[in-house]
Amino acid sequence: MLEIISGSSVKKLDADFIADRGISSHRLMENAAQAFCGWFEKKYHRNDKVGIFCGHGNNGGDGLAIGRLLWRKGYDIIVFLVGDFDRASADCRLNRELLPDKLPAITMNDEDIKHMEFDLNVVIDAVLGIGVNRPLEGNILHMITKLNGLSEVSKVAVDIPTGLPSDECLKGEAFRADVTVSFQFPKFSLMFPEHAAFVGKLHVVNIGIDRNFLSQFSENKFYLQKKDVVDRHISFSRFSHKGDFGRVLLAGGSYGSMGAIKMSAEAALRTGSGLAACLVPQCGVNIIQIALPEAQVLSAESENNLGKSYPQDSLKRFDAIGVGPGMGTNSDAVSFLKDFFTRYHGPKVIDADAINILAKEKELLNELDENCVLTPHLKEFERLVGACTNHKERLSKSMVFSKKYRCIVVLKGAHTCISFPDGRQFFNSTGNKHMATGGAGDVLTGMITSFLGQGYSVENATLCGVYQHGLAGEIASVYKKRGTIATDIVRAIPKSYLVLKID
Ligand SMILES: NC(=O)C1=CN([C@@H]2O[C@H](COP(=O)(O)OP(=O)(O)OC[C@H]3O[C@@H](n4cnc5c(N)ncnc54)[C@H](OP(=O)(O)O)[C@@H]3O)[C@@H](O)[C@H]2O)[C@@H](O)CC1
Ligand SMILES: Nc1ncnc2c1ncn2[C@@H]1O[C@H](COP(=O)(O)OP(=O)(O)O)[C@@H](O)[C@H]1O
Ligand SMILES: [K+]
Repeated sequence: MLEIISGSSVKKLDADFIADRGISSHRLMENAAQAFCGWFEKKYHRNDKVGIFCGHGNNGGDGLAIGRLLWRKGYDIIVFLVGDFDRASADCRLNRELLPDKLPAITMNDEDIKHMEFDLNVVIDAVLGIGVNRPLEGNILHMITKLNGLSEVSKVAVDIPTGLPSDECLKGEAFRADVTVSFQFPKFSLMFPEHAAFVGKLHVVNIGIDRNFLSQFSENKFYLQKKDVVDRHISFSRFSHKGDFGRVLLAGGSYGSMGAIKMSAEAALRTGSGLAACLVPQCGVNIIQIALPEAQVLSAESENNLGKSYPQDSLKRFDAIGVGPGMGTNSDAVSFLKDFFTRYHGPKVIDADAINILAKEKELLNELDENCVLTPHLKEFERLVGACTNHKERLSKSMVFSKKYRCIVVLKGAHTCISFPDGRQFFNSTGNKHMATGGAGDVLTGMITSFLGQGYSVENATLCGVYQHGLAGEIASVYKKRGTIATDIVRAIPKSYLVLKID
């Protein structure tokens, strides 16, 4: 598992790694530059005009080494020196000396920054990395503002965009990258939605610091990747029957919001549930039967919302239950949820309006336990715990919430964060902006519920569900882009199994 380590620990990590392996800090920087170039060569053509903007710290040192390596490979490179090179770090100085004489390197003073016109296709930002310790000002600020204003230029940040603190929210300006290529592990602040416009796409390259070494610096934060989920899947035998794949119930829906529960149930079936049933108010019975013939339908007695009277005894038939999508929050829905919690103690996913009800009826929080997975989006989460000033606060409150109520909290969004009661937090690496579409969350509820029903542990069901939901979203949006809708994500679930090579 890939650890996310705070910027403040990285200096010690580097020093310890160098000492432990008996390599020089220059070698580690060379590894980083080579890893960056390996990625860069796959993306950019040698005809592109590439400007590399280098500061005087080790991030600048990376930039200088990248310039040398790309130049040797035939790229059209200009290096721009931005910063106080009299105070350059040792490795930055060494890499400056190693620049070939023929590679143009221009020292940028304030006048140059104001007046120079750049004729570039690609800008590589290696001005500042994780050593930033105050908001940008002076000529670095002017340089970054100017680079941000360039249009039709591809912008790539080395390790982290200049100006972004690695563990905190940004104050002031920062480089606005189209892609950030981060070394070894993503920096914590790259996970914050406030920083989306600065980070762009995120790519992590390996610079040779092995996992075992990183784990000594563990802060219980992990970046969830394919290799972390594949082994968590249960494999079923040739003789498996539908009972082995679990029976799940999706409870919710209300007049005008029946599609939510239909999408959850369909997602559960596509994820592999042997049987999926929907518990809906009367108005939903025909809708679900027609829209999803594979699902069974149970009806509450009430017409438009789930209420107190429903086939209570049937709950025990199910291996897992997802509750909340499209459910509404009126008094009937509240009494349903109260009754549901007293009757069903098996694994469950609590989503959408079920979360909104928990936010209003705080005594229900005491019903949560280690069998519960809560899947709030940012607004639902804040309804639950109160307004937060930034994402860092949300992340810390979701950890506190998970510990206090012993449940798993899935804080949804880009880089969905999964908090476990033991203090671990996983940040998802799959998914994209095209998943920001009505119903995408209902699909996730169906997927996690399905894995719970198939007998996965609550931890594995959640990690596999979140990762694979994002993967299905990526697959669904390859050609559909902005036109992607939630049912496209459902339809992409089978293909996500192919990508994971799980049958
Ligand atoms: N394992 C890894 O991850 C590896 C990491 N590596 C690389 O090292 C990078 C970190 O390097 P780093 O520590 O030298 O910091 P970096 O950001 O280059 O410069 C800091 C300098 O800037 C200054 N300064 C600070 N704020 C400022 C401001 N607002 N405006 C102006 N100046 C400001 C500050 O000095 P000050 O002015 O405070 O005295 C300091 O001198 C990392 O991101 C990665 O790219 C790889 O090479 C190898 C493996
Ligand atoms: N920009 C994004 N990048 C990655 N995943 C996203 C992004 N936007 C939304 N998602 C995912 O899509 C889902 C949206 O869920 P939610 O907000 O509950 O939608 P709804 O309430 O319409 O069902 C979440 O799983 C979230 O992680
Ligand atoms: K940078």
